[in-house]
Amino acid sequence: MEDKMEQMKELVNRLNEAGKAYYQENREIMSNFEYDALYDQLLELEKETGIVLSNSPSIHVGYEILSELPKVRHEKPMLSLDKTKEVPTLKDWLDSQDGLLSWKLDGLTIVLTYKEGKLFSAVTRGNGEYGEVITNNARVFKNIPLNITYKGDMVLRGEAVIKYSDFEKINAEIEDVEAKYKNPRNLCSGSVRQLNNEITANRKVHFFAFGLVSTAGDVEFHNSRKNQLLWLKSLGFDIVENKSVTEDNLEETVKWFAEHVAGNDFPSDGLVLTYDNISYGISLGTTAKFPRDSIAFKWVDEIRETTLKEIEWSASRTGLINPIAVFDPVELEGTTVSRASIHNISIMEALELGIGDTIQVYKANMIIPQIADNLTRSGFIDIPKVCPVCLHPAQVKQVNDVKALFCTNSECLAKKIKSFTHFVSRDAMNMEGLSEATIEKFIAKGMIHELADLFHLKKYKDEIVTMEGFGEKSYKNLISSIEKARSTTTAKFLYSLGIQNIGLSNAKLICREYKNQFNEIRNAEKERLLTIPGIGDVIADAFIWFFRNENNQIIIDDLLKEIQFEPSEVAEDDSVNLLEGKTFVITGSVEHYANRNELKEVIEQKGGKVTGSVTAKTDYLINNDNLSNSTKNKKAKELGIPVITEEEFIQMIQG
Ligand SMILES: NC(=O)c1ccc[n+]([C@@H]2O[C@H](COP(=O)([O-])OP(=O)(O)OC[C@H]3O[C@@H](n4cnc5c(N)ncnc54)[C@H](O)[C@@H]3O)[C@@H](O)[C@H]2O)c1
Ligand SMILES: [Zn+2]
Repeated sequence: MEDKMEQMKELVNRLNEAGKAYYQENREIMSNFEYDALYDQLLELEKETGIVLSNSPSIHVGYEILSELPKVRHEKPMLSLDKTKEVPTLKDWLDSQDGLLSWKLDGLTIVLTYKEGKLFSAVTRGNGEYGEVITNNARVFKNIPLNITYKGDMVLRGEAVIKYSDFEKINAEIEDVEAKYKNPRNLCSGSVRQLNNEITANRKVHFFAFGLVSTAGDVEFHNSRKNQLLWLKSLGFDIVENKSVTEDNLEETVKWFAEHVAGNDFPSDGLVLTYDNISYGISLGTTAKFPRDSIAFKWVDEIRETTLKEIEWSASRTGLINPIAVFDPVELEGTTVSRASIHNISIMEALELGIGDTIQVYKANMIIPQIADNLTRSGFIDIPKVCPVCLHPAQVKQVNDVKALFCTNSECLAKKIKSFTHFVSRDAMNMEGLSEATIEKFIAKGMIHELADLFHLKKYKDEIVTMEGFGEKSYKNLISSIEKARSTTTAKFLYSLGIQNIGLSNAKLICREYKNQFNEIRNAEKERLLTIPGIGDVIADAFIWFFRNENNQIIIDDLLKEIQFEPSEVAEDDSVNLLEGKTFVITGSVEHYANRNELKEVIEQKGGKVTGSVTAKTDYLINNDNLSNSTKNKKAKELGIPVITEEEFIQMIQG
């Protein structure tokens, strides 16, 4: 008995530690697979002993919430769901009732309240009693109606989720190993539970309603959950995909879902069965943790044993090199699988992997191949001493809890190709006609070494037009899109540099804080960076480190010679009266502004004055042609008034 108490205490501690990481920090310190196995062990012990420790996760929902978001108490407690993996249990549970079977979506549960036809609040489940208010974030979900035709008070529940396809793209942008998310659920939770709704907006969060909690009582649902969902749909909500079931067709309907899970772009970790009869369901009441009107069905993970053949090391743009397990092919959930990401070296070490080991593999949520366990644990993987791409030394670095491998060579080809590809991508400098393959060829032929070289590809015209897949026309298109890219915004430029964790939305936030003054941005100080929502210690340090790096400084200086920031953006910065008391005269044609008038407006917006002729009171003459012999130029020379080009003027106002 004492033994069992000790075991229970240990299990509770381990599960709570994992729950804390999972619910509070959107992190996983163990796989769901391991968590569920330990949880089942705990349930078993609780049943045997008849004792439930007061802090047992079996009687608590979620975890105590500790975030900067405001909290509110739920009108009705938000519970978890009892689970089974057995279809017969599901059938017994349904008995002769009509049921509704739907995907159990794997994201973040949200309660929405509407008042007078408008979205009034959005709150997370939290610890079931208190949730976090995330109304502003919900407003930028992809598919939530902000206004509905129903005007009474209404409360509904649903799941916020991120598609697998979006997850891949978004996670790829997050370069910091520690900040990377293992699955769409954690990414979704991290995207919704934070203070900055611009981040939420970029993370493409979708909401699917799965239950109506209350209305003003003036809508007739004929006591049916299905009717409630259809009504929500008619108001403009996307509802979770569901099917009506009875005990007769339950088994085949479960099968239908099982066959369709792989084609589902939205992550789900099972199914939910609910009684269609509303009053019957409510009459059953709840346990401390579960409502009795619904039950979750979890897939029995198909687990296969196989042999680990090798570890492949896959490099990425920031030099991070990740281990991938390659094993003898096995059939899993209907497809052949032979590779699974191990995420980082810490996980590899925890599994004590060695070549030839017998490992168990499964597909998390029936989709993502994972290693469940290593049965033989020989633990002798050589971590490469050199980068698999450039053969320069590779180095293991520890960031808090996570150990990962990095290439130390900033010239690493993989890094280079990726940094070019990123630089030219649509949200960055938007240069068309430069696929990854083309970039690789240009690098291999020595045409481009650093980013600024892209602006000098004209030099290689003869070579390029004869390259495979290129002709006169595509060459011309390429050059014209490169020329167009010379005019850009500060945020796009900052984003294009490929700094760790600086996606477009972070870049915009930083530019806003620094009023688009690139010179200030590159000399940013940590304290001020930390005042920007979404910028924490890790990001700020990486940011500052990036700009201190001498090599990066050269790259940036070279780029700044090639590009200009859009004048409109410069004009937007109305905070500083930078040109107060200064008088300008403009002559000759302008290139960066649409016309002289636009340039005049910018000067005036910044507190300066523009006059028509050069006098002793003139501070600057703006003229792109230094050798011009116009009367204005002559006069300026006579009076010793500086003649500056448009470019120099732009530099002046950009600080
Ligand atoms: N890896 C870890 O360290 C770790 C830690 C803690 C929890 N977990 C995972 O979380 C699970 C337990 O989490 P839980 O209790 O928060 O939630 P749960 O997995 O038991 O799911 C219940 C929730 O699903 C939601 N839901 C989704 N689709 C629904 C639908 N169609 N109809 C009704 N409800 C729907 C509801 O909001 C409900 O509260 C564990 O089984 C484990 O997999 C993992
Ligand atoms: Zn390398």
